[in-house]
This record gives sequence, structure tokens and C-alpha cells, in this order.
Amino acid sequence: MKTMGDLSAAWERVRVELGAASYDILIGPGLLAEVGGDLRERPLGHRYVVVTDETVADYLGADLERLLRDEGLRVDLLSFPAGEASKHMGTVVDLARRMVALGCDRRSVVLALGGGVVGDVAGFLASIYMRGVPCIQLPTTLLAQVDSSVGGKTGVDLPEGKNLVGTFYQPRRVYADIGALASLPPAELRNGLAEVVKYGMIRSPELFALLEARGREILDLEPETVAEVVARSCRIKAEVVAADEREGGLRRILNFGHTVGHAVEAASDYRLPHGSAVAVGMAVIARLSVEMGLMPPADEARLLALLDALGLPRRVPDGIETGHLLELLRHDKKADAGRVHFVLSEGIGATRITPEVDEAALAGAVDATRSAP
Ligand SMILES: NC(=O)c1ccc[n+]([C@@H]2O[C@H](COP(=O)([O-])OP(=O)(O)OC[C@H]3O[C@@H](n4cnc5c(N)ncnc54)[C@H](O)[C@@H]3O)[C@@H](O)[C@H]2O)c1
Ligand SMILES: O=C(O)C(=O)C[C@@H](O)[C@H](O)[C@H](O)COP(=O)(O)O
Ligand SMILES: [Zn+2]
Repeated sequence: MKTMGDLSAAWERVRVELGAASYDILIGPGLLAEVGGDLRERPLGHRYVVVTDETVADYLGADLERLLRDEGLRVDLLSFPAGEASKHMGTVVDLARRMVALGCDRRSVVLALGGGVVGDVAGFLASIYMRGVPCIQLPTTLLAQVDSSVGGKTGVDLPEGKNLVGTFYQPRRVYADIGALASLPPAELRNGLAEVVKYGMIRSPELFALLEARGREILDLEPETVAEVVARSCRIKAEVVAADEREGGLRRILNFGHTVGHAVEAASDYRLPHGSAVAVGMAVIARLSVEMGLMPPADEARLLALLDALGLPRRVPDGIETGHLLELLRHDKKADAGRVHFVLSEGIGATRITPEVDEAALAGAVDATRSAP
């Protein structure tokens, strides 16, 4: 059995520095098989509840449950239907009640095994169950490995909009087993890549260039490239979160493409997945940033070419009316005294945040994506 020291040596390790709430992200192939041994060595409670969705339960959940039991750990598995439609309060209440029925007390630990939906739901559950129990994130989509398992944003959607109820609640550990991506549908890999493109756009021309040069290797699940991209993404997120855990300033850059993206997601009734909606949102913001004289047109061209190469959408879908999008944007949850703050681009690797965005210009940028060549 491997100890934490072995795990750190054998896999990539990224530290999220948050004082007493600091934690490690371990990245590499085969990590799920090591979680049980690590928990036996360094327990966080006296029993473990794997929370997952029904798809991941079939692919990975039963194996993980067995591996944990083999280490002598007390473990239960709770699942809910896969997809964004499950990301609501009813699911959280149902899971909490099932934990009560199992007799889970305050020394129980939640293991969030799945994509971003599971991570957000299970993280939220852990943050409020008996006023808070430890949570470990076991991300199984690329999106969850590069983004949602890190940083402590948890929550659910309301009929009124995306992520409207939630908490900041940091996980105690993150184990990103890149081998788990083997069963992930290619479309979901692409959705994860949208958040990686985001990191390139806000903070790292190098990561952006890596995607341009080697994006295909990620879609082909080349292990070293995937591990490198996950680690680079996690380092960027860890650095931003360490500097501004509660999104008072710098962390807002992680919302690049999201203000419009969340509106597109909601307007599609969540049929468009989060990563795809963020891709469309980034294309809209790039157009707007060029129109406002902030972003070099050549960088917009590179962004659009990269989205195309990765098979991500960059046009607001025809079924979504511009007026509907603007209405949703007026009620963005991060509006400050009625003014929506947009994360604009000053070129690849640089952002500017401003509430000074003219609605007609925004509508023009939305429509421009529809007719873009
Ligand atoms: N908290 C954050 O910081 C943060 C960041 C980004 C996104 N998010 C949220 O994450 C969600 C999107 O996450 P997502 O893209 O991972 O979607 P998801 O969780 O819905 O997963 C996508 C699909 O892949 C399946 N799946 C997961 N792992 C699999 C595997 N290894 N093999 C086969 N199938 C697998 C799931 O069952 C699901 O059907 C959104 O709700 C978004 O708002 C949160
Ligand atoms: O961690 C963050 O901060 C992010 O904004 C990451 C985003 O990719 C993610 O989609 C997040 O859930 C958005 O949060 P919200 O507060 O804008 O709803
Ligand atoms: Zn996101």
C-alpha cells in the first residue's frame, strides 16, 4: 500500500494554499485505486459516503466501493440521475435524507465521484450536512479535473438561474485520476477543454499555445499531455483561488466567457452543456472586446480557430433570441447595483473587468457570432 509520501512522488501534486484550509490536488493515472489506502493511512472520518451519478456509478462507483471496503473502510454509495437537470435543491435534500437514514453522523466523509454536477451537488451537501462534514473530490470528467473539483465553489441551480444557491467550501483533498477519462464520451472531453481554453485566455499564452499545438493529443487521451494540461490548469486555478478565495476581485477572471455562457446555458434550458456554453460565451466576449478596441483582431482569430480545432461551438444557437439573452444578462447574479461586470479580453493571456458595456454593442457581438464565417 502506498503512503502519502509515495503518492506525492509518483503523481503530479498541486497545492492550494489557503492557510489552515490548504489542500493537495493529486493528478495522474490509477489514483482511484490508491484512495482507499491513503484514507486508511490518513483518515478524515470513521465512515465514507461515495456520492455519484448513475452513469459514473456503473463505470467507476462499484469498483471504488469495493476498493475502499478492501482497505477495511466503512463505505456506502449514493447515486442520482446524471446531468445538469439533477443539479437542484431536491437532489441535495434527498441525498441528505438518505445519509440520515444510513445513520451518517458528523464524522462521516463525502466522496464526490463524478463530473462537475456531482462535485457541485456533493460539495454543497457536505458543506451543510449536520453543519458540515469533510469532502473529498474525485473528479472523473476533464472539466471537473481542470476546474470544478478545485476552489470550493459548490451549489445548485434554481429555476431562476444557474448556481443561484451555494457555498464556498473547500475540499480536503482532490484525487484527479486521468485514467478515469478513458470512458468519457469525446463530447465531454471537448466541454472540459473549453475551460482549459479559458485559462489560456485569462492567464497563460503558453497553455493556449500548447492547446493549439497539441489539442489533438488530449482528445486522443495521450496520458502525458492530459496530465500536463490538467496540472497546468490546476496550478492556475490554485493560484487565483489562493489570492482571492471568495471572489472579491481577481477570482472574477475565472468567469471569463461565463456571464454570457451562463445566460446561453439557461436560455437553452440546459440542453447546451456548460463547457460548450462557455465556448460560445468566450467567442461573444472576444467579438465585443475587439469592437471596444481592447483585443487585437488576430487574437480573436486564434481563439475562434482553436475552438474550431477542438470541435467546440462558437455561435449563439439560432433558437436563442438575442433579446432573451440580454434579459437574462440584466439579471446576472453578480450584477452590482444593477450593473453587470463583464470580464473582457485584452488579448490572449490578459483580461479587463468592467461594468461599462453598452447593451447595443453586446447585442451586436451576439449577432456577429451567428453570422461569423
Ligand atoms: N464549482 C466550480 O468551480 C465549477 C467549475 C466549472 C463547472 N462547474 C459546473 O460543472 C458542471 C459541468 O460539469 P461536467 O461537464 O463535468 O458535466 P457532468 O457532471 O454532467 O458530466 C458530464 C457527463 O459525463 C458523465 N461522466 C462523468 N464521468 C464519466 C466517466 N469517467 N466516464 C463516462 N461518463 C462520465 C456524467 O455521468 C455526465 O453524463 C456544471 O453544472 C457547471 O456549472 C462548476
Ligand atoms: O471557480 C470559479 O470561480 C469559477 O468561476 C469557475 C467556473 O468555471 C465555474 O463555472 C463556476 O461554477 C462559475 O461560478 P459562478 O459563481 O459564476 O456561478
Ligand atoms: Zn465554468
